[in-house]
Amino acid sequence: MVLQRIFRAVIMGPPGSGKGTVSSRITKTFSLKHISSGDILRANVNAKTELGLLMKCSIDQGQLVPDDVMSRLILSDLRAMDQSSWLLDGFPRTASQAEALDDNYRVDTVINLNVPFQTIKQRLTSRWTHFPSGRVYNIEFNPPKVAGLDDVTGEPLVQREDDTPETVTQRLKAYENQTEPVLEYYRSKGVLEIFSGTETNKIWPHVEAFLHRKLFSIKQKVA
Ligand SMILES: Nc1nc2c(ncn2[C@@H]2O[C@H](COP(=O)(O)OP(=O)(O)O)[C@@H](O)[C@H]2O)c(=O)[nH]1
Ligand SMILES: Nc1ncnc2c1ncn2[C@@H]1O[C@H](COP(=O)(O)OP(=O)(O)O)[C@@H](O)[C@H]1O
Repeated sequence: MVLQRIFRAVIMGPPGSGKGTVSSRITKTFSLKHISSGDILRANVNAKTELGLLMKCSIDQGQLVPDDVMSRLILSDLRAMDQSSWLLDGFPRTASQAEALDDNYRVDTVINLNVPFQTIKQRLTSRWTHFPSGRVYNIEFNPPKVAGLDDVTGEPLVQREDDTPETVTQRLKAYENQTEPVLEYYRSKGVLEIFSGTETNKIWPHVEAFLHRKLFSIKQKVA
């Protein structure tokens, strides 16, 4: 679907709730740019940039990186795409980040994937990632065509160092303490849409239908 005006969305949910998987379906169906805070951080860690080296320890321990670092990083990327519609994945993750975003952009909608923690723990230990693109696979759910290789580039897949059971527990704690309050922030602004379930394939049709309705109503208002 081609958009008539700039549309800005955020996708939220605990680690492993399917944000990356749903985001790639959204960007395939709608013309939105996908910005993933985790992919940006991992690219910095891999390239051993100063920022990457400083942040690696927090990421490996399942802790959030400092708000000011994260907000500056994402806002500077967003500034470079002022004329584009976008989908933010993994940011904001704290109330302070949500306020920093709000000071600069009006968010049209926030999609929250509400998936039980028990479901997530099993998924993350079998997640395989293609780092350069952020594409994710899962041994049971969406295995690559050739084991261990990315479908598009044929490059090797790796397991994230923070997808160990101990670090996943830490990340879920950080989510409960720091990110859940952001949902309330967006609920009070009237932009929060919650999608609950345990399977992405069942959640996705609802997200897709919601976005079609939302974008149609925006188009009507513009016309
Ligand atoms: N078993 C199963 N795995 C899924 C499902 N949806 C996504 N996954 C996998 O779960 C892992 C986490 O999904 P991802 O999109 O990376 O979640 P994110 O951390 O919220 O971005 C990945 O390995 C996905 O391939 C699902 O419905 N069932
Ligand atoms: N907005 C953010 N604020 C602080 N830290 C972040 C943010 N986004 C990502 N990170 C860091 O990167 C790690 C991986 O994030 P991400 O790839 O979004 O994974 P997931 O959603 O699976 O937890 C987080 O555990 C955290 O250390």
